[in-house]
Amino acid sequence: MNPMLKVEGISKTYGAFVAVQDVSFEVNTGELVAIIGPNGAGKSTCFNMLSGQHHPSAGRVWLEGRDITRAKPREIWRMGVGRTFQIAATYHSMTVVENVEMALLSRERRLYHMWKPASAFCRDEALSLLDSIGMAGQAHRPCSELAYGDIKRLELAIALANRPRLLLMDEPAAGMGPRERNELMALTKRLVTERDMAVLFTEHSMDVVFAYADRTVVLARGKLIAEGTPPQVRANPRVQEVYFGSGKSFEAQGEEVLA
Ligand SMILES: Nc1ncnc2c1ncn2[C@@H]1O[C@H](COP(=O)(O)OP(=O)(O)OP(=O)(O)O)[C@@H](O)[C@H]1O
Repeated sequence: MNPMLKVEGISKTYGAFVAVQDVSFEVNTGELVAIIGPNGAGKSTCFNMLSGQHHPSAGRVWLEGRDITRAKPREIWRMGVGRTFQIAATYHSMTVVENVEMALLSRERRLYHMWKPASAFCRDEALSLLDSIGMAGQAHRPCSELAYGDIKRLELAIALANRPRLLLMDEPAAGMGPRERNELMALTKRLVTERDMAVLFTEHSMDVVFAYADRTVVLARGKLIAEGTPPQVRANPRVQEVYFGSGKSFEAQGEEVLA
């Protein structure tokens, strides 16, 4: 069976500068995989190559056996790759349920290439999606009133509306307190199993990585230097060197920070 995502020797050069060099890894259905590395390691550049914002200078990217290396962002989205960003993008003047309805409509247009009458059609599904992330009780509140953790949960629901096979999450826990980020990551882990999908996320918080990632890919200066379960990666001398070399702590417990 094909892996959900297969990254095969991708590189990205900007002029003479090599931002990512010959990186290969795979992500399988049901997995939550973290990409970590110090600042400038190439995490965002990798993400941008997976979602079509940038094309690799070399190498290939496969989604369930289909070559998406040169596909445009919208084509990749249509094929089932969703993405959430560090800065949540919701419509503040609309209610929670209306935000999800917008996302569902966008998916319907993708499927049927035609306009379908809006709200009534999507409301039930929107409410059911909100229920699955524990936000049904807030459905009719304007987004402007939500706490930050709830906005991030809503953003997850919006990304799920397209029924992604693979969800790319850019520092999902950034800016959150310990309780909120644990809730968000536990929810994400549950959704990966329930919806038979996969998540690839970048993260600076080692607490989050150790608690929730099934596997971790470590980049440093554009190269993949280690891959494995969080304990394997943590014990890896090259990883230790990169983090201690940067003068940052590398602790499994307490208030972390890797880069
Ligand atoms: N468009 C660009 N042109 C030139 N250099 C770039 C461009 N985009 C990224 N880079 C360089 O590529 C390297 C990798 O950057 P990238 O943003 O992928 O790292 P990162 O691991 O995501 O870092 P951070 O944790 O700080 O977000 C950096 O040295 C960056 O300056």
